[in-house]
Amino acid sequence: MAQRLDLDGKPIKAITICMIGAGGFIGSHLCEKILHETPHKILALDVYNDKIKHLLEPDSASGTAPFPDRIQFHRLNIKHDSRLEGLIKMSDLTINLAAICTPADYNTRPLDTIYSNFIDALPVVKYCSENGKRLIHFSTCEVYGKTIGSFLPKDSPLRQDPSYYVLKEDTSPCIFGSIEKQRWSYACAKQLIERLIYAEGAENGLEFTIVRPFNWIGPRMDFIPGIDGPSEGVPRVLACFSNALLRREPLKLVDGGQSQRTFIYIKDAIEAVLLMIENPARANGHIFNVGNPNNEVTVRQLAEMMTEVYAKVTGESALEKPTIDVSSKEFYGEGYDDSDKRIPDMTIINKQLGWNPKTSLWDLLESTLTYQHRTYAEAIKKVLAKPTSS
Ligand SMILES: NC(=O)c1ccc[n+]([C@@H]2O[C@H](COP(=O)([O-])OP(=O)(O)OC[C@H]3O[C@@H](n4cnc5c(N)ncnc54)[C@H](O)[C@@H]3O)[C@@H](O)[C@H]2O)c1
Ligand SMILES: O=c1ccn([C@@H]2O[C@H](COP(=O)(O)OP(=O)(O)O[C@H]3OC[C@](O)(CO)[C@H]3O)[C@@H](O)[C@H]2O)c(=O)[nH]1
Repeated sequence: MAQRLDLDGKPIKAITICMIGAGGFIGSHLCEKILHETPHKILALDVYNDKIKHLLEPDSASGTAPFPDRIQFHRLNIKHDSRLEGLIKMSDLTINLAAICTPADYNTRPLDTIYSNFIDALPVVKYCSENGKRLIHFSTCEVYGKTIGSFLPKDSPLRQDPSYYVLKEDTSPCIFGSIEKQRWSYACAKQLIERLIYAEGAENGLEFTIVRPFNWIGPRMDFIPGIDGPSEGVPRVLACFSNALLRREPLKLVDGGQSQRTFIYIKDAIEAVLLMIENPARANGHIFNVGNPNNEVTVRQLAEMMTEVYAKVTGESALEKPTIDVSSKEFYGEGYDDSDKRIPDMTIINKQLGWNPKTSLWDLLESTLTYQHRTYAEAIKKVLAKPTSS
């Protein structure tokens, strides 16, 4: 492999990375990227490893594991495992991805959500700080909550002014709903761990980077209920809509599908994370939005686009009634609330790392839905063909 240079032209040394939550959606893509394009080693920690099995196990043709000396999987739960500190000590950098991060859990399992996103992350921060190890911590765009603009009258012209809705790391406030809106349990826990990490940096010199992902989507995200996840489970919107398309059921639009999101292709976002890993002098001490401001849609528009793309990649006709409206209470239960709009400001990441997203929403949906169809269509057909017990 040719010598890799950082953004300042200096050679990049091979490091060992302790990746917590490596078996999840983002972790699996980050492991692939690091193993294929860098010399770094990974200590991959997670409770599950299904999404990274292809990187760990011998392939049938050669009989050897693809990266035998570069990735080591440790099946552990960071809530209660004494191996955690030792693994952090063995590494140059820790990346913490572990979290409960599906909105259906925030208001229905608020305690688990708060413990997972705050309490369980505490020892990771402490071990990094005490042992002088660098930390890249995954937070969320949800720490911004609602936009200032959402509190303006519906017909106010100020709603069109970007200063009322574009989300900036160093100036936008974090606006959550009341305590009984338990949706915000996740955002609030993420905000507090960000503040703790920031304080460890300020008071104890912890070298940290905080990542705020803005709806990263792509292959291997979440699960398809009843196929590789619980039948009653509610994943994030990409998997909910994919599941409906695969089953030829209408896509459910929560509260009219009026909320807006910007979606970014996972492969674009992973490029940004690799730049953070390999450019510590430019990334340390920063909080980075990572999103694609050009890919904004309402959830209704997302449903329409996914329906169109799915018909194109499968050759199947679209349903006559492709969407149905459901109330958030019916879909998520009591205590749900929503972010109205999420457009990331890209000034800081652009200045520090020179990074920009590339892939349009149409293109990313085309490759992702091709993957979903190839991976799940047969399994769904079998499930649907089984007679249901009455
Ligand atoms: N995907 C996104 O768009 C997005 C957006 C905002 C924030 N994030 C943040 O990025 C991180 C990763 O998200 P993701 O989409 O890959 O989610 P994911 O659920 O696919 O991955 C999280 C992984 O962490 C593991 N994990 C959870 N608790 C653990 C524990 N106690 N011990 C060991 N492993 C544990 C899970 O098994 C899972 O494999 C999360 O912190 C999430 O809050 C993601
Ligand atoms: O079947 C469905 C599912 C969802 N919706 C609506 O879509 C919007 C987006 O929902 P989702 O992708 O599940 O999650 P959020 O964007 O609200 O939150 C995530 O953002 C980042 C992260 O931190 C981690 O991924 C997480 O909290 C939303 O408006 C749903 O109501 C739908 O209409 N139909």
